[in-house]
Amino acid sequence: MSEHTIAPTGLADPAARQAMTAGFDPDPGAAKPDPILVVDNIVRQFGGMTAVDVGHLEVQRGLITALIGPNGAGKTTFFNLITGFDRPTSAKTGAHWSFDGRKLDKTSASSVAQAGMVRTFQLTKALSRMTVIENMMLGAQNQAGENLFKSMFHPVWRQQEREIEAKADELLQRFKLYEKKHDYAGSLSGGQRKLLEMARALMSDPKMIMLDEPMAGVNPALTQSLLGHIQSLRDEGMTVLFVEHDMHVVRHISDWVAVMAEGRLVAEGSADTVMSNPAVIDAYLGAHHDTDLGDDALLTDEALEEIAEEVAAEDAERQADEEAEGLR
Ligand SMILES: Nc1ncnc2c1ncn2[C@@H]1O[C@H](COP(=O)(O)OP(=O)(O)OP(=O)(O)O)[C@@H](O)[C@H]1O
Repeated sequence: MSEHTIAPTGLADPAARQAMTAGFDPDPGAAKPDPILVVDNIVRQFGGMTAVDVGHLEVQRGLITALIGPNGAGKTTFFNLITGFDRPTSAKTGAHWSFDGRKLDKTSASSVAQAGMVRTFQLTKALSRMTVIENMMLGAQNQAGENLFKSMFHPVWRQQEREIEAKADELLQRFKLYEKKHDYAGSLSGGQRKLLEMARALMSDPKMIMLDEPMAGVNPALTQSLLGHIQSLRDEGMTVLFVEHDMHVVRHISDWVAVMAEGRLVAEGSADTVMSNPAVIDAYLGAHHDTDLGDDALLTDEALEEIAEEVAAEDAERQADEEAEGLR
C-alpha cells in the first residue's frame, strides 16, 4: 500500500454497510451515528425564489451518500453553499454547518478544502488549456477557486514541488491517466476529464469528496472504471457525497440517498426505499414526467454499458446543439 492510500475500513464490507444503514432513522434530517458533515438552517434565496431551505442534514462518515432530486431542486446550490462558493441568505439568522467537528460557516472555499471537504471542478476553458500534470499540481493547493493561479507562485509551492509531483504521478497511474500526463487537459475524453477532476481533488488528501454528476459525459468504456474508482475511495475510508441524475448509477453505488425537492430535504433512506417513497415519486413526476427511477437493485454489466451509451448519446446531442447555436 502506498503512503497516499487510505487504510481500508470495516465499511469496505457491504454487509457491514447494510447493517449500519439499516439502523438509521429514515426521517429526513435524522441523526446518524457518526456524521462527518452536519448542516443546519441553510437557506439561499435568489430574489423572491427560495433555491435551498435545508433545516438539518447529517452525512454519515465512510459511506457513499447520493444527493438526488429533480432539476432545479437546489442540489448544486447546496454544494456551493457548504463548500464556501456561495453564502446562505440565512448567514446571519442561524445557518451553520460543521465538517469533522470543525465549524465551517464563516470559512472561505479554500479553508473548507483545507478542512478536508473537497469538491470536484469541471474543467474550465483555462484549465483545459493546461496540461494534465499542471491541473494536478494546482489541485494540491487546496482547490482555492480563483486563487488557484496565485498559488502557483507561492514559495512553499516551489519547495514542495517535487514531492507533490510524485504524488500526482501516483494518482495519475491509479486513474490510468499517466500516459496523458503532458497532454492538454482539453484533449481528454469526457470520461478521462471526470477521472482527472477526481484525481485533482484527491491531491489535497480530502476526508470527503463531493462529486457533482460524476457520470455526465462519460463514454461506455469508462463508466465502470469510474464507478469502481468511487467505490474504491469509500472502501479505503473516504466519505463520498455525490449529485447524480442517473438513478441506475445511484442504485448501483449509493449506501444512502438524500432527496431534495424545491430546496428542501424531503426524504432519506436506501435507494430502494426512497425511490418507492410516494413523496419522492411525486417530486420527480411533478418536475419531469419521463424520469426513470430504475427498477433493478443491482445492475448487470450490459445494463451499465447501455446507461453509458445513453449518457454518451445525450452528451453528443447536447454538444451538437451547442455547436449549432454557436454557428447561428
Ligand atoms: N445564481 C443564480 N441566480 C438565480 N437563480 C439561481 C441561481 N443559481 C441557481 N438558481 C436557481 O435556484 C434553483 C436551484 O438550482 P440548482 O442549480 O441548485 O438546482 P439543481 O438541483 O442542482 O438542478 P439540476 O439538477 O438541474 O442541476 C433553480 O430554480 C435555479 O434556477
